[in-house]
Amino acid sequence: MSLDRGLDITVNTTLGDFTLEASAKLDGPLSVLVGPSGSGKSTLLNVIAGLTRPCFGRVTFGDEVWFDSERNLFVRPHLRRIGYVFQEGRLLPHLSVRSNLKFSRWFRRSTGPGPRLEDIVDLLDIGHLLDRSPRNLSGGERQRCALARALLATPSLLLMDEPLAALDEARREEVLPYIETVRDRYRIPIVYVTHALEEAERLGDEIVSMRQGRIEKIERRVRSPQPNKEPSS
Ligand SMILES: Nc1ncnc2c1ncn2[C@@H]1O[C@H](COP(=O)(O)OP(=O)(O)OP(=O)(O)O)[C@@H](O)[C@H]1O
Repeated sequence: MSLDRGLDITVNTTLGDFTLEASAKLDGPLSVLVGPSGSGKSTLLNVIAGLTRPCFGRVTFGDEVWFDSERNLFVRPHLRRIGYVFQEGRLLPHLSVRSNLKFSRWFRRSTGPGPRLEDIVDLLDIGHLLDRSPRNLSGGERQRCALARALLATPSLLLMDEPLAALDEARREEVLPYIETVRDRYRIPIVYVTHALEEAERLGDEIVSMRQGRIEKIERRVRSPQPNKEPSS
């Protein structure tokens, strides 16, 4: 199953000694970027997000052109309607979880109604965490709240940069089913960066292997339906 909103990327950019020269069509719904440290995964994610402006090339998402060097066209990050989940969650520490979630809705760019706060809270089982400070959450709880915050901004595309890398095995196992539920229930394309091959194989509809700033191969996968994979907390 592929989405009608795919990413089409042909870019060349240099950061210091590093050159990213990447060309790919990502149809998802969940595309995983894998590769050794320094291969350019986060740089490619930043190019998609508009946080790095490439020297040359073109980036499109569905029928939207986000970057075209020939036309000197560059859509700024906040206009791309992208949700971002980072390794550390990056919730605002001086606000409660509830305020973090409400704050995120304020930045919505979609004209439609968007998901209801209660539905996202239920989906990610974070109702009991709403009045807490992000400082008092476990790593897994923090990432579930960060995912909720990203979804509430009604993104067209979700970028996840090593969201489980800072968690131990048990916490990773706690969060993975929620990511699977979001992948399967919300038809938002996701580009997901990880070092962990088993995570890539469990989550990915396509696995994009990077090495030295290039995309070596894209492997499309057919995921077999897994019984009892709803989150269990
Ligand atoms: N702003 C910058 N200036 C100079 N070099 C940079 C800049 N940003 C990234 N790099 C270099 O680009 C290369 C690719 O970095 P990137 O973070 O994209 O790799 P990665 O595959 O995500 O690595 P990791 O898995 O360790 O996070 C690295 O050598 C990095 O040092």
